[in-house]
Amino acid sequence: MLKFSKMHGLGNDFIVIDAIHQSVELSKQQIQMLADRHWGIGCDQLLLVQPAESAEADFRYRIFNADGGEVAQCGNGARCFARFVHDKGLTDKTVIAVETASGLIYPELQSDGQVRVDMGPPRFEPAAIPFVANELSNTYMLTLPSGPHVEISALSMGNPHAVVRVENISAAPVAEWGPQIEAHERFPERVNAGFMQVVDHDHIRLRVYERGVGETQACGTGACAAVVSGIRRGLLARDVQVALPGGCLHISWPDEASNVMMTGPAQHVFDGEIEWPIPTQS
Ligand SMILES: N[C@H](CCC[C@H](N)C(=O)O)C(=O)O
Repeated sequence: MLKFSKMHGLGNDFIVIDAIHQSVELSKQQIQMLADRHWGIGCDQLLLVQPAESAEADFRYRIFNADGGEVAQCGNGARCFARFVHDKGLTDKTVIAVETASGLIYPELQSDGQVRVDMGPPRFEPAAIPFVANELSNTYMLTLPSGPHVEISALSMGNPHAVVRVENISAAPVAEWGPQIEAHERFPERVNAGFMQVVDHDHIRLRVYERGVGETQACGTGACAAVVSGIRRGLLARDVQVALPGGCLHISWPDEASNVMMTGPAQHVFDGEIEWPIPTQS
């Protein structure tokens, strides 16, 4: 049997597995099955808790999208990761050094139950995103297969993000444009597509069509990317409330040389066991 916890950050939901005390080898198909909301447990992402590989970290954090693809960063997941390792007694620290494929992050469990995460610096160089562009710019024009020419910001928060500004988030073409942006040929590793409405200089509304998942209730790295892109476009202050379908995150980017700070909730839903290895569909 395989033990797991079901958790979420503002409705962006996760299967969290202690791979320190359990031997867990997951194929892409098995991850797809576990993530499936009919054949398995159901989640947006599956998170593995592993021993750290470097002396400066407490744990290693691996992230898999529902399509089975491994990715390098997940903001909502980082908050749930910290809540999990603390509440399961794997650490008594409240500031935890976590290795990810895109570098170290530092979730902090706060006394009010919120979790604050230093998400590291944004990256803008096209090659670091990766994004195909002739020059570095705050915005780019993207031609979608269905015809529209869309203005985007492109950046990395350890994972790739494209951010589109819209006037009305409720009417944003997330279902129509999201998949086209996600799979656009100029993003060789695909991309998370954010749709941002600027409500005020310190308040945005955001919906994200996530790479490897589809539209989610919330996206932590997407919130970081949207705020950073809004600041660089001269639209936002340095501390911003981000209203997502699942609730609100606080994002802060003190200056161009700083890391991005994200604060929000992390919710445990239930613990479970599943037959293992999971029978794969024949
Ligand atoms: N779909 C993302 C990974 C999860 C990001 C999101 N759940 C977050 O909270 O940051 C990607 O493929 O890069």
